[in-house]
Amino acid sequence: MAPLAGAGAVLAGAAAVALLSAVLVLYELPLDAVLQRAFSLHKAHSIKDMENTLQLVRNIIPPQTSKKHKGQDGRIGVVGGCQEYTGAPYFAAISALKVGADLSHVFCTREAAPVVKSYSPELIVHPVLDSPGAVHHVEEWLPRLHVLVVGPGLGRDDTLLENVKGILEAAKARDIPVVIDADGLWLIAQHPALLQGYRKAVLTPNHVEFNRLSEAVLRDPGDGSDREAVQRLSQALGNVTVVRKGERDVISDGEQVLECAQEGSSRRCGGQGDLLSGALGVLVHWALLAGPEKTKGSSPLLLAAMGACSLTRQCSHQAFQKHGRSTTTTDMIAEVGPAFHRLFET
Ligand SMILES: NC(=O)C1=CN([C@@H]2O[C@H](COP(=O)(O)OP(=O)(O)OC[C@H]3O[C@@H](n4cnc5c(N)ncnc54)[C@H](OP(=O)(O)O)[C@@H]3O)[C@@H](O)[C@H]2O)[C@@H](O)CC1
Ligand SMILES: Nc1ncnc2c1ncn2[C@@H]1O[C@H](COP(=O)(O)OP(=O)(O)OP(=O)(O)O)[C@@H](O)[C@H]1O
Ligand SMILES: [Mg+2]
Repeated sequence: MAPLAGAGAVLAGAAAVALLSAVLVLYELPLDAVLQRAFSLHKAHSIKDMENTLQLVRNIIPPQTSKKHKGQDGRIGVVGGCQEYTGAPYFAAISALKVGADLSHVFCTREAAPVVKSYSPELIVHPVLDSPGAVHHVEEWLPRLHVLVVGPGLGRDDTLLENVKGILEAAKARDIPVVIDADGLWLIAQHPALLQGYRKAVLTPNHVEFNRLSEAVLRDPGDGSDREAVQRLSQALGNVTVVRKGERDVISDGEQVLECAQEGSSRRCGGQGDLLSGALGVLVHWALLAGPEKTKGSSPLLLAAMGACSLTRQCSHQAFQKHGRSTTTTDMIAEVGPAFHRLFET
């Protein structure tokens, strides 16, 4: 079936090109030139969009003054970390701090906690996620948190996922923004209703996670462009913001579609998505706090997403220039400060 469908697509494509060529011959235009112009126009357009959006991202960054107290620039909670995966919640939580949050909490399983703590004295670590009182414990902290990042290193244990369902319901009840990544997206693919219509949610799927979500949420994921696919998923989820990571990151709130093509690197080591989700947590808080004067009518979550994607890719680019093939996510985290300065403060 698949080869036949593939052959059909090739024939249809060839027929379309032949038809276009015939029309162009009539008007004496070379096909190559027309296609090249169409693609470079699209490229130039999206680069301009990206620059305009980055200008708005600069607007949402809170000024650093001596009048603020600890916590004002962001108290972020990361829900994730189990026996197998301790790096992912660490990467997300430390990235949030390095971007500029004041406090970063990790809610993980009992076994993961001492490991995550030992990576960094800067993180506040709660060994609660596999306990019967997990939801209650996190709920007690929610009034003191600005954003939850749910999923890095969570794993797929049923008991943990059940607890995370309760945590998500509690966050929604308090109107707390949530960034959902990794195994958090696995949970949403099983229970899309959990986030249906929650406008303070951002999903950050990679290629595989995006396909899984689309299969689960859309009866017919279709075969349109990446942009259409992301927009359709967002719409089907009730305008939840979706960030599809990849060679270019595609971002949509169901109404607008943006692309981030910031130069990154060809290094694909694990953990880069975790950096992105932690950075996004902080930027979501800042964007929602900034208000319409600063965001000039743009969706705060789209701005936050564009900021986090650009920053992650810039970190990757800078780290790769120094370390080449041996670049790891730890090297990228060391670049968060300089990359942020370069993108948003110069
Ligand atoms: N240091 C740590 O603690 C880290 C922990 N992490 C944590 O791991 C957990 C599982 O997360 P995950 O992303 O590994 O997902 P999962 O569904 O098992 O997919 C894996 C398979 O999917 C494929 N694949 C992936 N991307 C693709 C692409 N772009 N294009 C095409 N294929 C692609 C690829 O398949 P393959 O190439 O082997 O066929 C790959 O093997 C989660 O909790 C996460 O947070 C990570 O954050 C990393 C750092
Ligand atoms: N082919 C690519 N070319 C350039 N950048 C890419 C490419 N694929 C992903 N990225 C970038 O890498 C970062 C992480 O995306 P990726 O798809 O690796 O996430 P992930 O699989 O969730 O990562 P993690 O290993 O943390 O789970 C994003 O900033 C994304 O823009
Ligand atoms: Mg990931």
